[in-house]
Amino acid sequence: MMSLPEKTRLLDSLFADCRLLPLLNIERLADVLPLADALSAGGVTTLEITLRTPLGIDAIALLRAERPALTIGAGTVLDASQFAAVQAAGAAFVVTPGCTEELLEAGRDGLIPLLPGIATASELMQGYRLGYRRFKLFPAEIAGGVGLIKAFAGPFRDAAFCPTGGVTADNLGAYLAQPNVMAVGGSWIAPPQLIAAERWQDITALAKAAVAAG
Ligand SMILES: O=C(O)C(=O)C[C@H](O)[C@H](O)COP(=O)(O)O
Repeated sequence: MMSLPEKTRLLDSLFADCRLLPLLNIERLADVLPLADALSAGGVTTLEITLRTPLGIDAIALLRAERPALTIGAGTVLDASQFAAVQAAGAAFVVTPGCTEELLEAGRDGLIPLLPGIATASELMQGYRLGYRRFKLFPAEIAGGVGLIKAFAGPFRDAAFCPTGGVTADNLGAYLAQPNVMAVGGSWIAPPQLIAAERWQDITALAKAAVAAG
C-alpha cells in the first residue's frame, strides 16, 4: 500500500504535463466517450467524474475500460463507502468537496490518493496532521481565491492546492501563476449546456484555450 508521501508524489505526477482537472457531471452515458475524446483532443490528460449523478460510477468504469490513456478521478465523494465504490470502479484518485475524519482515514488507508477539500487553515491542518500535503480548495473563489492561496503559502510551505469552484477562463491564469497551485479544477471547460447539445468541438476549443493558459 502507498504511504501518504507516495500518494502526494503520485498526485503531482498526474498533473506534471497538464495542470487542468475538468469536472464532468454525466447525465447520459452515451456522452462519456465523445466528451472524453473532445477533452483529449484539446490536450487534457486528467479529468474528474463526479458522483453528483447516478451515472458517475458507470462512467468511471467505462472510461477505465475504453480510454485507458486518460487518468480518471472521482469527485463529489462524500463518505468512505463512496470512496470504496469509486476505487473498485477504477478511479485513479478521489476528490472531495470537504474533509471528514472518515474520509481522511479512507484516503490514507486506501489504494488510491485522496485530494481532500478544504477552505480554511484549520481544515488544512487536520489533513496536514495525518500527512496530507495536497488539497482541493473549495469553493475557491468564495473562500478567498488567489489571495487565500498566497496566504497559505506562508505557514504551509510544502502544501499545494487544486482550486475549484468559480474558476473560469478569466481567472485561470492568476491561479496557475501561484507556485503552490498544483492544478485547477472546474466545470468551465465542459459546461453542462455544451455537453447536452453534444457540442464536442466547442469543448475541444475550451480545453485548448485552458491548456494554452497553463
Ligand atoms: O462536486 C464537487 O465535488 C465539488 O466539490 C464542487 C465542484 O468542484 C465545483 O462545484 C465546481 O465548480 P465550478 O467549476 O464553479 O462549477
